[in-house]
Amino acid sequence: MAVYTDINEVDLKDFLSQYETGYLLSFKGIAEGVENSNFLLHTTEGALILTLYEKRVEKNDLPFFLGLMHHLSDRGLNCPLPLPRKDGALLGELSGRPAALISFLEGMWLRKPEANHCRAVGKALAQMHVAGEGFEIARPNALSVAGWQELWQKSEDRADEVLDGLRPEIAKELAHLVAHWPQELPAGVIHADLFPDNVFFLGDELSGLIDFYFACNDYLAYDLSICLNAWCFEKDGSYNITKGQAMIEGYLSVRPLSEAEIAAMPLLCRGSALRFFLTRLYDWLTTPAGALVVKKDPLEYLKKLRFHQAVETASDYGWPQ
Ligand SMILES: Nc1ncnc2c1ncn2[C@@H]1O[C@H](COP(=O)(O)OP(=O)(O)O)[C@@H](O)[C@H]1O
Ligand SMILES: N[C@@H](CCOP(=O)(O)O)C(=O)O
Repeated sequence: MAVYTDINEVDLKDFLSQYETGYLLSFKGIAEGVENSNFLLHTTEGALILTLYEKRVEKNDLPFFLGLMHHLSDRGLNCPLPLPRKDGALLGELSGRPAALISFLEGMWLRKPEANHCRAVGKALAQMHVAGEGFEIARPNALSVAGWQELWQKSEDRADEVLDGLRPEIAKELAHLVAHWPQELPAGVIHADLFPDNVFFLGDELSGLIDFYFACNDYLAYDLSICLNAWCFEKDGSYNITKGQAMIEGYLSVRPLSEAEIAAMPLLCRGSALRFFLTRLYDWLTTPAGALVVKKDPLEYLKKLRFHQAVETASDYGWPQ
């Protein structure tokens, strides 16, 4: 459960008095998510999400995230919208944290996605990339190569506590990625965390994307590599090429990829696997026992990383020949 900061009814009612939201009927912490504290509110005007921004979210980045949701929604992408306060601000403060009220998006995330869902996600990702064009604020990816090196420096001394031999293995991989990371690929606004829990479906129809709090400017193909990692592996660690093919086809139905992007895909997949391995490893080693959050297993991403190390061309992911 991700509720790092508690709220009480008195402070919440005071916070809500700054909005045109009707009266509070009930609220409860949401038992999902990793980064922020989220609450589901019921008001006389309907359901709302209250988000309190926590440790990994920089307050200076909030205008990017909140503005991006408006930009994407204005261009037809289904995503939640931050509600303005009576004074027009999108951001307030509650229990000492920056806080926003976000519109409620109908739908559920899928515990067992199939290939048709992967196709829909590929398509929605490409639609997001197209819709992101023209967004006037830029945010470099804090979790690209330099960010990985910083995270690794904070974890490497204790890495072998998680698995024997992890320290040299990851050091070698990081050095490889630093030396070979692509220098010039088509870039734009990426979601950067489009995992199954951030995509809602109503039945088999994709109803929207949530959680833009890692969004940033980076290579568009890197975002696709994140989705291949997050959606196309089975629980036993095997890559499901049918899902990969469907996701790639869905993406290509909206936005073509250049030869350079396709050739870079194995390396991009290695990078995105390492990125999630490193944040998970850091959280694994530093989250205090008893914290109200479900820690995610870094070794799941080590297995994925090892798979990508053996991949030679994008056809191994299901790329059309
Ligand atoms: N706009 C929304 N509409 C409906 N549910 C939401 C919305 N935003 C968040 N949630 C719920 O809160 C959970 C955690 O949200 P998320 O943004 O993924 O948190 P975190 O940033 O902490 O990872 C989601 O899995 C979902 O159940
Ligand atoms: N998707 C990341 C963790 C971030 O969690 P989210 O709830 O913000 O999607 C991972 O799986 O490591």
